[in-house]
Amino acid sequence: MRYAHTVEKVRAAEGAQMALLPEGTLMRRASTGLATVCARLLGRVYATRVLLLVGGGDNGADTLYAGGELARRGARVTAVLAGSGAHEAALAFFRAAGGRVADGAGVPESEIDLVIDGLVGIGGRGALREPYAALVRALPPHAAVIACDVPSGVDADTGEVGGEAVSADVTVTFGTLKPGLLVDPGASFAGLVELVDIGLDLPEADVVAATTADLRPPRPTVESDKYRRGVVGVLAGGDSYTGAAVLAVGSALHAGAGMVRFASTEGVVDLVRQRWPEAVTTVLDATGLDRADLDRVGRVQAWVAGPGLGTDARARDLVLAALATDVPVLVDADGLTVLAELGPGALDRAAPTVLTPHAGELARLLGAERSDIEARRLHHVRLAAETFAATVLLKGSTTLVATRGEPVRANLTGTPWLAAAGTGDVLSGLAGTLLSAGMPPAEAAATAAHLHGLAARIAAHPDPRSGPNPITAWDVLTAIPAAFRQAP
Ligand SMILES: NC(=O)C1=CN([C@@H]2O[C@H](COP(=O)(O)OP(=O)(O)OC[C@H]3O[C@@H](n4cnc5c(N)ncnc54)[C@H](O)[C@@H]3O)[C@@H](O)[C@H]2O)[C@@H](O)CC1
Ligand SMILES: [K+]
Repeated sequence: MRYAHTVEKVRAAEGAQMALLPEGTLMRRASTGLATVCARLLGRVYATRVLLLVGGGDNGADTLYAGGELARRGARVTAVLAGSGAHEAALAFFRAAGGRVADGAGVPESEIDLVIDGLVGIGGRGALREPYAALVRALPPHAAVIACDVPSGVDADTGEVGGEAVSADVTVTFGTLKPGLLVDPGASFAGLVELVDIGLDLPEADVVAATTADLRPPRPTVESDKYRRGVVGVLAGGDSYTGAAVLAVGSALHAGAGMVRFASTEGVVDLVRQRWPEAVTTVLDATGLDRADLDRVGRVQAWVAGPGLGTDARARDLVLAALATDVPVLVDADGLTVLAELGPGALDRAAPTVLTPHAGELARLLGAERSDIEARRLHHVRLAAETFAATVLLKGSTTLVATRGEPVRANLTGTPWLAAAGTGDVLSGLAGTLLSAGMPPAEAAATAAHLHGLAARIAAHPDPRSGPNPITAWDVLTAIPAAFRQAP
C-alpha cells in the first residue's frame, strides 16, 4: 500500500521528530536518500554533469546537500540559485564539496545528464512565479529530471497544477507520499515515485493507493455455491445501445460472478443470450417498471444499472427500481445522467450505492464545469461522495474512489489505451461482481479499477519485448482472468 498525507500532517510529524533529534537530522536523511536515488539513476556518478535548480526554501537546501554528495563522488554539479537567497549551511556544504554556482540565473547551455528540481517542495503555493517558471520552461527537453519531494508547480495536497510545472522522470519524496503525487494532473508530472523513509510517525493517510500485492479479490472456497459467490444483476442496454449490455454482462461473468442475471427489452436480451449463454435473462416491459419487476428477475446481491440504458422514462424507472431494493447498487453511464436529473435525494437508501462517473458525468451530477472537475479531481470526488452519500469512482488517467470518512483511494494501474469506447461498461460489470461478492463498496470499486487497469495493460502490452498495441473493450474484458492471476 502507498500512503499519502497532507502537508499539514507532514509538518506536524516533522515538528514532533525535530523536537527529539539533533538539528538538521531530517534534512540530512532526506538529502542522502535523494542523492542515493540520483546516483542509482546515473549509474556511474564520476564525471557526470548534474544541474540543480535551487529555490530559497528547504527544498532547495535538500537539493544542495544532495548535489554536494554527488560532487564528492566526482560529479560536475552546477547549481542555479533561483530564489532571492539560499540555505546558508547547505550552500556552504555544496561549495566545500566542489559544487559550482552558475553565474547567471538561467539554465546554462551545456550538456546535462541529470537535473534535480529543488525549486519548491511542500512549501509551494499557487502557480510557480517567475523566475522559477522561466527556469522550468528552459529545461533541456531530453535531460533526465528528478524532483525533490514534489515536482515544482504541483500542489502537494491536491495535485492541482496552476501554471508551469516540472515534468519529472522520478520524484523522490520524503517521509510519506503527498496526495498530489497520486492525483492527476500532478501524478502525471511526478513520474516514478520513490519514498525515502525519514522516520516520521504519521496519522491516518488522506490518499492511499494499493499495489497489486495488496489486492484481495474474492475467491471461491470449497463451501461456495453460485449464490454465495455472488449473483449480480445487470440492467443495461436499450433501443439505441446494445453493445454496452453485452460488455457489462461479459465482464461480470469474467470477474467470477456466481451468476449474472440480465434484464432488458427483448432485442437486447436476445443479443446478450446469444453471446453469453451463461447469463440468466429476463425480458422486461418498456414502460411502467418498478421494484416488483426486479423481484421477478430473481434474487441478486448487487445491481448494476445504467450502461447503454438510454435516458428516457424506462431508464429512469429502472434506476429507481434498483435503488428501491435493499442491496448494493452501482449506477453508471446513462444511469448517471438519469440520476443527475433525480438529484441526491434518490440515493437516500440503507444499502450502499456506488457511482462510476467520468469527468463529464460528474460535471452533470455536481452542476460544475468539466474542466474544473479535471483540474480539481480530489476536491470534486470528495464533494460528490459527500453530496450523494455514495462511494464515487471518478474515472480518468488516475481513477479516484471516495467514500465519506475514508481516505481517497487512487488507482495506479491502467494505460492510455484504455481511453476507448466500452471500457467503462467493462469496469461496471467487474465492480458489480465484486460488490455482489460482499466486498465493501470502496474496496470493490478500487479493486475493480485496479484489475481493470491491469487487464488493459495485459491486453495492450502482451509481449514485454515489444511496444504496446491498441486495445478494444473486448480485449480488456477477456484479459480480466489474467489480471486476477496477478493478484495474490
Ligand atoms: N521541514 C522539515 O523538517 C523537512 C523538510 N524537508 C524539505 O523541506 C521542504 C519544505 O521546505 P520549505 O517549508 O522551506 O518550503 P519550500 O522550500 O518547499 O518552498 C518555500 C519557498 O518557495 C517559495 N514559493 C512558494 N510558492 C511559490 C511559487 N508558487 N512560486 C515561486 N516560489 C514559491 C517561498 O517563497 C519559499 O521561498 C520539503 O518539501 C522538503 O524538501 C526535508 O528536508 C525533510 C525535513
Ligand atoms: K521540487
